Amino acid sequence: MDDEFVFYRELPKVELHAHLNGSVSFQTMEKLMSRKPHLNIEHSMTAIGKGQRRTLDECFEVFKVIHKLVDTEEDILMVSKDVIREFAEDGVKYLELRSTPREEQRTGLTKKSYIDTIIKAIHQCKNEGLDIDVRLLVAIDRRNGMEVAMETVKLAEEFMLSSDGLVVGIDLSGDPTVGHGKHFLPALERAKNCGLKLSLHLSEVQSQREESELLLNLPPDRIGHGTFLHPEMGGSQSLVDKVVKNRIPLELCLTSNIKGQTVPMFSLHHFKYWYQLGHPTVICVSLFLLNQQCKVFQCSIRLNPLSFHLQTDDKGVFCTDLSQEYQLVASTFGLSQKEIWKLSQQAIDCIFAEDAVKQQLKKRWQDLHPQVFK
Ligand SMILES: CNc1ncnc2c1ncn2[C@@H]1O[C@H](COP(=O)(O)O)[C@@H](O)[C@H]1O
Ligand SMILES: [Zn+2]
Repeated sequence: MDDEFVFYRELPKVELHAHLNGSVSFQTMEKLMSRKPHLNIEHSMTAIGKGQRRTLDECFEVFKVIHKLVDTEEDILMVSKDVIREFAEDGVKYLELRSTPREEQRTGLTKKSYIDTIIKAIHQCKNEGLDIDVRLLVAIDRRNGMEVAMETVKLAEEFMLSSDGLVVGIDLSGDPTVGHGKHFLPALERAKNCGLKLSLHLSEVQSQREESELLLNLPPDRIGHGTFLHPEMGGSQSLVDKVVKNRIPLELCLTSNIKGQTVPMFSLHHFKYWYQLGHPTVICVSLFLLNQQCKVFQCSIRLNPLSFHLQTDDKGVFCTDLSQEYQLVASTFGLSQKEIWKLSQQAIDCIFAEDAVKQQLKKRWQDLHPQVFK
């Protein structure tokens, strides 16, 4: 194994944007497919391989296929435990999973038992001694409308009170071209008022400017993607100002955006824009094109100490892991290992768990530093 590979694996990491059913690995898919051979589902229907891309619409079709494979408590337990184990093996020390509770009449699955089962998996992993702290965000799928959104928030509220700090927040996700965010405001406001944290997919596609303007007034505690917030991408300065004023962290998922074709190439990823808002530091940027050619050019980049963090989104569907995402950013934007360390450490301040957990994680990072930079 080369030193680079070892560095990124050993780098302690925080993962805050991981959709459970988008994070199912090839190996776990294999087990699910053998449980349900009659569905005739193949790997090409559940994952987007190296060098491949899909429209965002096609990505959402992929999730429908995966949902067919994961429709019993037994499936959810296995998937959750495998995903947690895989993140732990990848060096993730703190993980916030997110998932949309579903009910399946055929298998007797209810939304409550769906969440209960994920919580059971988190406990079992803890009892196995896995070195990872896992929390859960309950997701609202935009496609299901405002009434379901309100139900979801009420359910999350119950779990927040009964799960001993495991359920920490709400995610708003699903096909961004469906529905308008204004319909979800009452549910999101309720969530916020009862103490649930909010992570909202915002401006993932163009034409959501008005919606983002509205939802940023909540304000959310974190933003997923935010690809089209800034003026160069058809957003606006007023959107950027709101994000900066409220110091709202962005969760950035590079591979997801490239494979889902909302960003044409890594070098044009909005990572760069948000980086440019910080301290003045000129560094060298290398640009990876999708056909794996590599070009190098100079670019003025200023470090931003607070606003964004690298995440996987759907590590199974997009065939990536968090170590790869860090490595990708380092190679695309020319960041040193020290800067990468800082990036992973800064993510601790954006977690939704209580302050005591942040302090523990900061101590872990301190303790692990000599081992990673040996
Ligand atoms: C690619 N960008 C994305 N944008 C918006 N929502 C996404 C997403 N990727 C995943 N999801 C949301 O997560 C669900 C799958 O996991 P769960 O069944 O909830 O665990 C998808 O159905 C979608 O609602
Ligand atoms: Zn997402």
